[in-house]
Amino acid sequence: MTQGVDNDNGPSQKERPEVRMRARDLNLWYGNTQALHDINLDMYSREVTALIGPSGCGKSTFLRCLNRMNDLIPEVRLEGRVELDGEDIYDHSVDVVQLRTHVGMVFQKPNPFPKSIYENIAYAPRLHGTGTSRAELDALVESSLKRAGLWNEVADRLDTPGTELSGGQQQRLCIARAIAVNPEVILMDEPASALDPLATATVEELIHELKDNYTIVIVTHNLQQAARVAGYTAFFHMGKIVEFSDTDTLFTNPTEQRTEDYITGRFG
Ligand SMILES: Nc1ncnc2c1ncn2[C@@H]1O[C@H](COP(=O)(O)OP(=O)(O)OP(=O)(O)O)[C@@H](O)[C@H]1O
Repeated sequence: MTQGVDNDNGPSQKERPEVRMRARDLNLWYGNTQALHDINLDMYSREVTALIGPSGCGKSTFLRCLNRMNDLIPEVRLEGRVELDGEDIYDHSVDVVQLRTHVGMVFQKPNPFPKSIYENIAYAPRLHGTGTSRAELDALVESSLKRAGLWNEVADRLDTPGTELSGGQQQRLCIARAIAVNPEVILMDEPASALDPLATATVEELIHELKDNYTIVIVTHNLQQAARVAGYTAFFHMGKIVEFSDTDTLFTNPTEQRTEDYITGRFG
């Protein structure tokens, strides 16, 4: 079940899960410096895919390609395709704001809006017209907070500022905010690295539960975390994918020497 960089073996046809997002021959430059080289990666529906690799190898750059966050960085140039359900998200007809409702993002540092817990959830659905009446919004706030495992902790204080929650609660609030617009894919850039071990465990459990309904792509420095939460793992090195396979195979029986060196702590 291992996919090297130059082939497309992947999981066998019989057990191949449904592909939700796909990168094809993706290259990216910051000015004259190439940060991604010929990236080919399938990201499966209802699975967690972890992106691992040493600092500066291009994990976050690749993650940002998946909902066009790199568009915001000057001097970025990109070649190749990124598909969501077979459609190229870089096609000129794509509405980027709309795209980001399909492909949501959770960042390393929890970044709730400086608004109430309720408004953190209700803001985007109201903006996109998916919840208009107060009753609809109330129901959406409740279901999103429940899915993010936060409802029981905040149900009686929805009017307090999101920024007054603990770090772990803030991160779950940000996950609830991402869920509220009903995305198919959730991107997570080291979502637990700013959290203490207990809050990290709660967020990891949540990721595990969310996988039943979403496609999740997570950047993590924490190899144990990748092993715990991800069904599939891609190892990046120097802007390339060295190896991609199901997580068990990648950690126990990697094909590439560089993967083995990294997971056994010989570099990175
Ligand atoms: N905004 C930017 N402008 C110019 N170069 C950038 C920018 N962001 C990242 N880079 C460069 O692109 C390369 C990949 O960086 P990236 O942040 O994607 O790596 P990473 O694997 O996520 O690293 P880390 O694990 O340290 O977060 C690095 O050489 C980095 O210096």
